[in-house]
Amino acid sequence: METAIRVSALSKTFGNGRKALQEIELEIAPGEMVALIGASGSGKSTLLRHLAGLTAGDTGHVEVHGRTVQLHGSVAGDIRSVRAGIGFVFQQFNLVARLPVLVNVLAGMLHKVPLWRSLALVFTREEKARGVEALRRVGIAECCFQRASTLSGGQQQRAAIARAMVQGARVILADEPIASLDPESSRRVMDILAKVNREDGCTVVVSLHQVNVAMRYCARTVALHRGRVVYDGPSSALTPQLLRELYGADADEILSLGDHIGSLHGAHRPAEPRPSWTVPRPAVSAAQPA
Ligand SMILES: Nc1ncnc2c1ncn2[C@@H]1O[C@H](COP(=O)(O)OP(=O)(O)OP(=O)(O)O)[C@@H](O)[C@H]1O
Repeated sequence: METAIRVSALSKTFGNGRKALQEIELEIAPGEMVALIGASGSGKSTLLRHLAGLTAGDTGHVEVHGRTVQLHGSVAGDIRSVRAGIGFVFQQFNLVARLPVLVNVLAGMLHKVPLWRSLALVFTREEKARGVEALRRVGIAECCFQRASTLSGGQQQRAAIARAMVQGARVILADEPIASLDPESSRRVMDILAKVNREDGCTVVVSLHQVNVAMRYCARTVALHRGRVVYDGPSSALTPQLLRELYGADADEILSLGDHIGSLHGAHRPAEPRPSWTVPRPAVSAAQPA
């Protein structure tokens, strides 16, 4: 089976002895939209950084669309070219504040333009038109000449998604993209991620604190607890009772933000799942030692 993302035996212990990832096994099919949930410190950001090859694990193998991102603790030598197919939307906004929004978006195609043009940030008319079109799709075309620093938090996240679009990313990794946003901005950002997934067939992995957002937007959820996958299956099966079984007292953190965007009207309903899993699989007991 073709996979967009394949992870096997990935573990990471930081210098302070913290086991951030423990024996992660994961397969994500092209076109899936997968939520990564877990309490603070469960390893969501660390896993996403390993998927992009921004951090090397101690052991294990990560592949994106058949290309090695990292193997046995070493990031691939051609990681820049592998990363060209991966869009990353960070929790902390990652635009160059002093540059116009359009230039930030066009930065997504720097890997495709000649060096002199990338250094001088010179883009052709056609490239600029693609950037404006991407901004139109995320609903902020009118902001294209504004400095990125003047955008609201939600608009900055939308610009980051537009950048991934012009990059031609086949996989988008979004690390808590709605963590700092109000409910309305959160809904917009999640709607846009769902749209890119649905219309462009882009595989999306989005880490979230709120289980209700995962259930609303993602057919599949992978739940982490203390660096381990404790659940990988349909989001619809994540009842409060199951979450309490998986997380114990930590379940409150995931459930407490219950209605962050869930009550808003018009939110996208997830598309029919194209799962690379077959049955709900609570992976291991949440009672594993950290
Ligand atoms: N560079 C680092 N050095 C040492 N420990 C780290 C480092 N990065 C992460 N950790 C630890 O690894 C664990 C997982 O952190 P991570 O940021 O991945 O969790 P998270 O689920 O994304 O949390 P949050 O929801 O708060 O962002 C935490 O215990 C964290 O303190």
